[in-house]
Amino acid sequence: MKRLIKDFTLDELKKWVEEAGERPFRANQIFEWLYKKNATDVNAFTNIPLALRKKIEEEFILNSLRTIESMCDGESIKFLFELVDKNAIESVFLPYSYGNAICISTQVGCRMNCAFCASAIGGMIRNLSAGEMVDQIINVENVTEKKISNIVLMGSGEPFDNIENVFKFIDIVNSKEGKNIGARHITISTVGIVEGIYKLSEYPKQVNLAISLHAPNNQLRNELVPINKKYPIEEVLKAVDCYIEKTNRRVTFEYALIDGVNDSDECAKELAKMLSGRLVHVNLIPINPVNEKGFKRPPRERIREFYNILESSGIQVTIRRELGSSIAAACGQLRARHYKYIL
Ligand SMILES: C[S@@+](CC[C@H](N)C(=O)[O-])C[C@H]1O[C@@H](n2cnc3c(N)ncnc32)[C@H](O)[C@@H]1O
Ligand code: SF4
Repeated sequence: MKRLIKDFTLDELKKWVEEAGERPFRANQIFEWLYKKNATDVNAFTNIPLALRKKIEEEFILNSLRTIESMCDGESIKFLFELVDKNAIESVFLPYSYGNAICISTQVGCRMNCAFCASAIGGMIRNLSAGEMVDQIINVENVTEKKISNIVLMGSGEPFDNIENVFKFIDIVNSKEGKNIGARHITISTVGIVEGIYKLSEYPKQVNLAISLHAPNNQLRNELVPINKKYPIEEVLKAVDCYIEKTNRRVTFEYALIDGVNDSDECAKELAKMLSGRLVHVNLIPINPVNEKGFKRPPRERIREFYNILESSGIQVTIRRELGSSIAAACGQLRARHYKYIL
């Protein structure tokens, strides 16, 4: 069976090239075609000997994705991609003033089953490989003809449930021979898998961390984020404190505001008390309604009041710019629609 060439780090590809009877520098040339020029056809590799090109073609898949659908809301573009095994995933292209970002998926589906998330509908199908994550960047760059400078792992899936492939992906996109995207421009968003947060604290690259919190106490969080029963808030905060101590990097807490569920003054005060004194930033996300989940976005004034309570308590806080909500940007929605989980 053919393997995906983008699952190989440079060292791994050098080994393969040597086994194929060529000198290791050929791997650097191949990397240049794949990551600097975004080539998806081996015939474009004009400085590679024909025999080696033929061998690459025989052994490797050069592009693991096919665009099924893309939707643009004037700013952001959402992509639905088909994988080689016919599963589908989503990625979102987000232009910001500081550069172009991409929100990538790390799994097909997700097993965490958060109450408001479309990614969980249909359950977890499988992990994505490192190369399938890299290919989301290559394909989005090729379609938009724009360079990506920032990556958020906030599409479908839980990155720390697929941590080895995620770290390999980061190695490839961060390497100067690969996409050369700085680690500080990469953010991992997690539901709070404590072992993953500790591993990230030890990880040599300065990758950003975002925690999907969504509730200021265990009782409410157990309902919204079921994995909280395994990793309660205190354990998550302990791991976050360790990450901050080791890296001295500010951590973002994502808080999806749901009308009448977690948007009260009491919730805001409890949240402020919990996070006070920590090197954190709270990102308030007005929930993207997912039809069959039945949650609604709070009124604008409620969001503003929640924000004010946090801000006046000295917490650094922002309300997320709602890029892409009109095209179902809450990841998993387009895929769910594709499979008719949501009509
Ligand atoms: C889809 S998750 C993927 C990353 C990781 N699994 C996590 O939970 O952080 C990325 C972010 O989207 C949020 N999210 C999921 N469904 C949403 C919705 N319907 N509206 C707004 N945000 C949502 C999640 O809570 C999380 O903060
Ligand atoms: S919010 Fe994150 S962890 Fe929860 S179901 Fe969605 S993708 Fe999975």
